[in-house]
Amino acid sequence: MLAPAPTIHLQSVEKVFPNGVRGLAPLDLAVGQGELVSLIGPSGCGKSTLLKLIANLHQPSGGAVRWWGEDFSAIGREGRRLSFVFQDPTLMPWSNVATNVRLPLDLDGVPRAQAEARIMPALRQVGLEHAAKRYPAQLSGGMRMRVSIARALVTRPDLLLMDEPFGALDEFTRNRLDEDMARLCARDGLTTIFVTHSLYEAAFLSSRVIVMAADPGRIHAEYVIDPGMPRDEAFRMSDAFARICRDLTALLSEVSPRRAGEEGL
Ligand SMILES: Nc1ncnc2c1ncn2[C@@H]1O[C@H](COP(=O)(O)OP(=O)(O)OP(=O)(O)O)[C@@H](O)[C@H]1O
Repeated sequence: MLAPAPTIHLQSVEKVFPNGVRGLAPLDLAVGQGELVSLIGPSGCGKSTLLKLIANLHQPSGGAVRWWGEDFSAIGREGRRLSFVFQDPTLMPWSNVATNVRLPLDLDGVPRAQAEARIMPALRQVGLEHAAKRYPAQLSGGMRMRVSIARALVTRPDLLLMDEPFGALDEFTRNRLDEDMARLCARDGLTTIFVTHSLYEAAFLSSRVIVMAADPGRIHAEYVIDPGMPRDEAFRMSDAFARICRDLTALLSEVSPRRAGEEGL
């Protein structure tokens, strides 16, 4: 029997922008069902460009992206849904939490009763069922990000793309959200690709970390982490976590711009 196609498969994908900037050199990457893959690397190494290619928000200049072994027209079919979470939660300030979460279902033309029935389960997944009637201005930054995640989950995605979603949050809130994300992804087997500037966040969340280098953007190394490790506070304090962080620090130092000849401050 043939092995199932990876959820995402990039084959010799490169990106040259219209102004001639080479965002990504040709690279290959396959992400399998249920993986939580983080992209880390110095500023400008092409993390967001890679994520946008996977989201079909950018078109490759060369090579091909396949979603579940097919082209982008497969997206939206049963078992092939994709959701994007950005750093800015971009909530509608004039609508309450429930209406904000319902938005993608409204845009998809899901009948109102059916859509309403999916709001509370999505809010429950992010621990916000008590806040359905509140307005964005009445929420903390962490709560607004949880609403944004609930809005991504309400479509029941098969692939979640997250671009530095917790980068603007304080460390305590970020750690809590990381723990929730890890639990959610493990429980639902949700395939996730996660861009972060924090190696600690990548170490905590991921089953695989892709370390990227700049000029031009490319994959420098891949680091696999046992997905079976419980991602909780105890893991954060463990020797295993410290070792993973040390290894990732070493890999990042190999691609640090100063190593490549840049002057410090
Ligand atoms: N629309 C665009 N037009 C031209 N160049 C672009 C465009 N978008 C990105 N780039 C360039 O492509 C390269 C990769 O950018 P990208 O934003 O993907 O990097 P990044 O790793 O996500 O950076 P950061 O960590 O700072 O967010 C950079 O040199 C950037 O200046």
